[in-house]
Amino acid sequence: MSVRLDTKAPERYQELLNKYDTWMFDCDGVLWHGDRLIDGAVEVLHILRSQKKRVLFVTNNATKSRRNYKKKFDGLGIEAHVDEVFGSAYAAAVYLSSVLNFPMDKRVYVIGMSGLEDELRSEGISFIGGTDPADNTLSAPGEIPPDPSVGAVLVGLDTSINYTKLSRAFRYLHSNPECVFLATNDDSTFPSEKGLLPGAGAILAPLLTALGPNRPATAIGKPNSTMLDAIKAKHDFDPERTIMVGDRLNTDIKFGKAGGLATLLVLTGITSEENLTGPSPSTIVPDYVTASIGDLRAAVAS
Ligand SMILES: O=C(O)[C@H](O)[C@H](O)COP(=O)(O)O
Ligand SMILES: [Mg+2]
Repeated sequence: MSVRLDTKAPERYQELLNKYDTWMFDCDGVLWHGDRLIDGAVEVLHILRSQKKRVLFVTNNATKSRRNYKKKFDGLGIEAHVDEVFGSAYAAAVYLSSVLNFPMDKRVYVIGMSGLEDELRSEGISFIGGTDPADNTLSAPGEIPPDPSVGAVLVGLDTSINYTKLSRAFRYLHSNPECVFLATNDDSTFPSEKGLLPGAGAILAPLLTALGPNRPATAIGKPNSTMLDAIKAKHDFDPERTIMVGDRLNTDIKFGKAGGLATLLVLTGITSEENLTGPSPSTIVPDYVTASIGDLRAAVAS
C-alpha cells in the first residue's frame, strides 16, 4: 500500500527529506514536459541542495547527452552538474565500452539522435547511421549489403525514423547472428510538451516484429540494473537512504524497487490516478505518491 502524501499534511514532506540523503529524479513528466518546467521543480531542487541532499538525474530520454542536458538545465535555471546526469544514451555507451568491451575495429549502427552519437563518441565507440543525411531520407532504401564491420545495432528515440533506417538495422541483425542488438530504453510513450507521443519502444517495435521472437533486444535504461550500475560506477550511496522520484511505474518505480531504493510517484506524467486505484490497478506499487514534485515545497512550509 502506498503512502499518499498531501500538502494538507506538510510535516510528512519534511519527514521524507529527513529520511533520504540521495534523491534520484526522473526528468520527462517529473521536472518538465519538453522545455516546459513543471511548477515547483526549481524550488524543490533548491530546497534539497540547501539541506545538503545529493541530487541525481536519471532519464531514459536518449535524445540528449549529459552535456546537452547540462545546457538544458542551465537554460531552465536548474542547478545541475554533468556528473549528476545519467541518461540512457550515456548508459548505453558505457555498456558498450565497459561491459561488452566493444572492439575498436567494429562499428555500431545507430537509430537515434545527436545526443546518442555524442555519448558514443565520448566512449570512443565508432558508429554509422544516426543523423547521417544519407539515412535521413524518405526515398526507398537502395542495396544494403551485409556488413560484418557492424558489430552492434543500437536503437533509441528517433523523431526522424524511416524505412531506410529500419531496413539497414534489420539487414545487419538478420544477416549476422553475432551482431549485438541493443536499445537505450523501451518506454512505449513519451510525455512531451505537445502531449503524449510514441516512445523509444515504439521506434524499436518494428524491428522486433521483423526479426521475430528469437532476436530480442537488450534494453539498457530503467528499469534495468545496467542503469543503476552506471550510477554506482560514479557515486557511492546507501540504497536504504536513497529515493527514486518518477512518473512511470514500469520504468522509474520498478527501477527503484529493483535497486532497493525507496520510490515516490508523481502524477504529472505517464501515470494517472486510474492506474493506481482504477478497476485494474498496477501491480507495481510505489512507497509514496504525491500529485507533483512541487508538493515537496510544503516541507519548508511546515
Ligand atoms: O520514449 C522515451 O524515450 C521516454 O518516453 C522518455 O524518454 C522518458 O524519459 P524519462 O521520463 O525517463 O526522463
Ligand atoms: Mg518520466
